[in-house]
Amino acid sequence: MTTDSSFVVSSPGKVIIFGEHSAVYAIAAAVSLRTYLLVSPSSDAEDIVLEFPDINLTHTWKRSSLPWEAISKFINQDQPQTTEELIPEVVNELANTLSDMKQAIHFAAANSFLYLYVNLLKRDTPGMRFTVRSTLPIGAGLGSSASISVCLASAFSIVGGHVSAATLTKDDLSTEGEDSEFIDAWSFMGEKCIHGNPSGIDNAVATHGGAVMFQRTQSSIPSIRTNMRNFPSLKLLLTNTKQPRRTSDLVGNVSRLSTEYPKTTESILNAMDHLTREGYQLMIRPSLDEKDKARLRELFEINHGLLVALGVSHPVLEKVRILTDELNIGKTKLTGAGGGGCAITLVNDNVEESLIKSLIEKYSEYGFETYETSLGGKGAAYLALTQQDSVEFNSEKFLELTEREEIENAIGVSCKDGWRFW
Ligand SMILES: Nc1ncnc2c1ncn2[C@@H]1O[C@H](COP(=O)(O)OP(=O)(O)OP(=O)(O)O)[C@@H](O)[C@H]1O
Ligand SMILES: C[C@@](O)(CCO)CC(=O)[O-]
Ligand SMILES: [Mg+2]
Repeated sequence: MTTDSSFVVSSPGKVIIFGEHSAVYAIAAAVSLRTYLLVSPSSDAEDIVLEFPDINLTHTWKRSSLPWEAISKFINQDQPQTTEELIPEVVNELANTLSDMKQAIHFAAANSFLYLYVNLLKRDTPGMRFTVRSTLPIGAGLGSSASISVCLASAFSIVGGHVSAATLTKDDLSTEGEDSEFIDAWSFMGEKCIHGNPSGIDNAVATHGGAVMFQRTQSSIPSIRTNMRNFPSLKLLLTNTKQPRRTSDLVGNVSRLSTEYPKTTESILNAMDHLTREGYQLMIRPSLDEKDKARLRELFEINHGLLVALGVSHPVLEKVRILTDELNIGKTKLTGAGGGGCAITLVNDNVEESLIKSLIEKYSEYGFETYETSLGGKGAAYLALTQQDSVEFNSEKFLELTEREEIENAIGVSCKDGWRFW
């Protein structure tokens, strides 16, 4: 890959259906909201330019200012190897170049960027411009951190020559080859930079797309992913409370509970594993009748209750749950790490559209937003830009787009031909 050509990579967010914070099992599906990363030449080949307007962060590093010498003995630049934990020496060296990132969300994103950059690219790689736009809400439970990590890992892997540009069309079934495993593994390292101790489910879905039953194993053994090809088409309402929170804080709090009340916390996590497996057994049926859906709704209710017990709900999430209960619209659980962000409601059969409309009106009184999204779509994707495309679609134009529709119409995976998948 030459560094004077431009390209875009993209990856979806996810919704966890069952088992967030789980010790072992969780089920998640890709959503149609996605992150897009445009890689274009930098005006000065010395400059590595990061543009993350979703979090108001722009930064330029001189290539020579990165601590290549100091980290060289800790990493293998010819054949990058992921590690169980982030390499502390590399993290420490990079922290020096991040000292002007005062906000935690800036530090997390830039740290993930640099950690992947120095592992996957070399000192002599000409500087480029990396411009990210997401149609996902950031820090709201829909896997924005994994989605950006997959974009960065796949872009750096292409430029570094570690993977080939994707070739599958949207109608091909994914082959889940070495390249997508490489991207998945490195995006997991990016997730670790953003939230410490991730399970890997978010980056797995953001890389491979579709829907999975995910089984976390002991850290040295790879997790087990079971694709759910017949993922049922469920009527789900996705509501963003807009209450900000950080996954790292919530995950940290659950691990504190595990230390302070080991048996109690373990029992809650075990219960969550059992219910996730019960949900899985229901969801893999060839078709779901009303009774099955009623059971899934009950499992939503139990799952949310267990998450409340783990201390990861929030009064605004309870408001969403209470409103859907009061109007008898369906059963609601938080999704993602909780503490704010999004909730999903599994809607009862035969609910009148007018009732849903009145719920959404009520939501807007509280400042909540609902999303329309389909589940189980494609994972990581690649779009080569021709010379002509690059003139029509450069980073300035990318940065000017404001609404989700504008981004999707200009570049969207489901709107523009030419996208390829791994
Ligand atoms: N488009 C983006 N641009 C820049 N940084 C981003 C972007 N998307 C995610 N991030 C980084 O990821 C962080 C949010 O990750 P976090 O794990 O807290 O939430 P989430 O991934 O949206 O939700 P969840 O982990 O519960 O699914 C942001 O603070 C930022 O550091
Ligand atoms: C809270 C959590 O279960 C999901 C965050 O989307 C953490 C993880 O599995 O990485
Ligand atoms: Mg996250």
